[in-house]
Amino acid sequence: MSAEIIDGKALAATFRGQIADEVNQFKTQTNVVPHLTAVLVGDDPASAVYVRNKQRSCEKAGIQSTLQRLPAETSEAELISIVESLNTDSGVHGILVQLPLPKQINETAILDVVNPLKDVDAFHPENVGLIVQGRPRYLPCTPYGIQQMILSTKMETAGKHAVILGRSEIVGKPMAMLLIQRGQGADATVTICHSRTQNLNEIVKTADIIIAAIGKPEFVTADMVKPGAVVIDVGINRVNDRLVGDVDFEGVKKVASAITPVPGGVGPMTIAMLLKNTLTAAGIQSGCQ
Ligand SMILES: Nc1nc2c(c(=O)[nH]1)N[C@@H](CN(C=O)c1ccc(C(=O)N[C@@H](CCC(=O)O)C(=O)O)cc1)CN2
Ligand SMILES: [Mg+2]
Repeated sequence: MSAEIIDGKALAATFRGQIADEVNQFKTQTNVVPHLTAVLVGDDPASAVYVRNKQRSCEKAGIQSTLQRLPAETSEAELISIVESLNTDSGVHGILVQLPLPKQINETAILDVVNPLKDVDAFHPENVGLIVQGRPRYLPCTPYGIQQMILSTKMETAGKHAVILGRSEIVGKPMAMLLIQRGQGADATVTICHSRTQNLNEIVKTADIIIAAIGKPEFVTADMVKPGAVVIDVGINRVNDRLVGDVDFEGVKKVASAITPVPGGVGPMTIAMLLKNTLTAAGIQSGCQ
């Protein structure tokens, strides 16, 4: 058996096209141009690439995008003050603070300050709470994109066992919340595994859906995967100048029914979902939702 390769690049292009049409319609109806401001602190080259791709995708979809680039030495107080001024700028609908932030800045302190209505990453505790309660304002971009990828496989998720590797605030925890909600692409039974989990391999082996987000290159191997499982790889690891995920793609694709590649899997979907959230944010702030 060789798994279906879930082409995140192609799926993201389809979503971006749909969102561009919705943006066009929104502009005609409201005369409002959705506007995202990204805040990038420091010189992390990967972050710079991601932010550039976000900006390009916005522009192609008809969303205005602005970048606030700040030096690596920026203090927490300075960053808070910049976020606060974006909060009150009525011309800005979405605020995105690119993570990770430099060491001297407490990420939580910054994310807590973002106006929840403009929080297109869905990292603010108010938005996290709404997700937990099953009445989301915004869905976090990576888990949202992953859910769309699972839906694209047409696999029935209801009652299936989804095992998430990693308990991060960006992927692991919100992913679990999305998969246990009622509805399409959800209704799953979810286990989160992490660095202290015992018998991790045995647990993963029982999964119908595996979501690997632990940042360990090629950690999930074929012997850990139940035949026919859907395998989603969130990892982006650079090993000897090669980009690999958290899944041993070549081995696992022989066992899984569907698998995402790295690159070209989850990453492009993360960006597509950001566009969706920015349009939603413009709608909310223009009184259209
Ligand atoms: N404020 C945020 N910070 C971070 C997020 C986020 O959603 N919001 N997620 C990640 C980084 N990220 C988006 O910001 C992101 C990572 C990777 C990709 C992507 O398309 N990756 C390519 C590979 C690119 C490469 O060569 O590195 C792929 O997988 O095909 C998009 C977005 C942490 N920070
Ligand atoms: Mg973790």
